[in-house]
Amino acid sequence: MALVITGASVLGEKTADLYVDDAGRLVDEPPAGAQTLDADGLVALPGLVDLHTHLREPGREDAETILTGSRAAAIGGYAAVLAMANTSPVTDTAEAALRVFDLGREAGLVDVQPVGAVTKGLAGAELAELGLMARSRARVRVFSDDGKCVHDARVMRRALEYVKAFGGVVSQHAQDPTLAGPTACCHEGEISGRLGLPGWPGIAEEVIVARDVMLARHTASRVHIAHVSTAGSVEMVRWAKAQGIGVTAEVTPHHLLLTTDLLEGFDPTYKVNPPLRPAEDVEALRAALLDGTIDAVATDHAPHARHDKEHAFVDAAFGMLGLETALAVVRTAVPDLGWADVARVMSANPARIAGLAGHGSLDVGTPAHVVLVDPTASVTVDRDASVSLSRNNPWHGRSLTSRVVHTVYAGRVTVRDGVLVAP
Ligand SMILES: NC(=O)N[C@@H](CC(=O)O)C(=O)O
Ligand SMILES: [Zn+2]
Ligand SMILES: [Zn+2]
Repeated sequence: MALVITGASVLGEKTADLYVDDAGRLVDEPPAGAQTLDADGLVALPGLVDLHTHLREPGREDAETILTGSRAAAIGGYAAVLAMANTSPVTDTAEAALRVFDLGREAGLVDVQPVGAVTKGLAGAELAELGLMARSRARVRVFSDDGKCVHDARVMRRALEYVKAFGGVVSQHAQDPTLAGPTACCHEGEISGRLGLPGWPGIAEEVIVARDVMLARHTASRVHIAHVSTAGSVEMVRWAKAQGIGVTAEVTPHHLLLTTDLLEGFDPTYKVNPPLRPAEDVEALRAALLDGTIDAVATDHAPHARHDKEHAFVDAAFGMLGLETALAVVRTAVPDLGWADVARVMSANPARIAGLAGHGSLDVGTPAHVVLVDPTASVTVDRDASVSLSRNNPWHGRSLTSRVVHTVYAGRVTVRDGVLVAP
């Protein structure tokens, strides 16, 4: 059904109606027999693209499924999500990638683009079927062992060489396991010392970022740094970009707003990988997002069942929800980021990094993926209002600026007035 979106300010600038034809594409003439979507006073942005989502299917459907995660994405204003490979079984074959891709199609709320594992079983030793995943119908372009670091430099080098053949990219979870081992559970510093929690120092991230930008230079390939969390990593990425090295980086909403002192209460909701850092790091991440050193905001939406999260801090699972709140958190954390910049870091850049065609712009002729945002709303987050299956929501009770009102995916309204339209 054709659609006219009326009255929105496009990228926060001039007000214009947006026209969508029967085929779900943006067109420049009002289509006949169109439905109307009232967007008076709202800001229109291209549908958001998340480079880093954990959907937990297959294997942990008690925490999230491709359908429930797609719902959370639509509510958050997303039109595409990249589904991380650390499922059970791992997405390390073309067959596994196709299963995720097809379940995403069935859910029909966002494009679910599988991320392929770099190594078989995320074990860090043998490369997975990168080429077969890339050439499959799922067209995998992003490869990651996320949750684990590709620690072996030789394996990382080979992966970077391999993905060049099809314009792929390796997304690295930068955590040197010899500097931040399996028990490391919060930022190493004054607070971890006082609370007696094993620390995860910033240097464990920075040495991998430094190594990998050099490997990207050596191989003339592309590396993407997942969830950058320290000022030192930012410095390294800035330097590498100035050298013309093929590096891109993402930051999560939570690393833009939350700091390590939240751990004083030992609440495992705030346990995440990489850990929440001190205010100086948060400041550096905001500045890097504003100046373009950091290319993208990615949620690292990491749903966990209660029985995995509700433990003593050291034993609880790492990760927090993010899809439904990402845009509002970014607006709240970095109010200087204009709407065109939000579109760049949450849609255009992630689409480009992931090689996702048809996403990232509001150009005529592209599929109509549009999010309509109330720029002035102030919303108090209620974790029980979430459509995710999990409740590990670090924003519960917080007030955030701006609200996703409607989401349009391929010309179809998936969220209207903040409420999911079936399925
Ligand atoms: N971010 C997290 O704390 N957890 C992620 C893994 C990851 O992104 O490293 C997860 O899969 O739960
Ligand atoms: Zn990770
Ligand atoms: Zn992750």
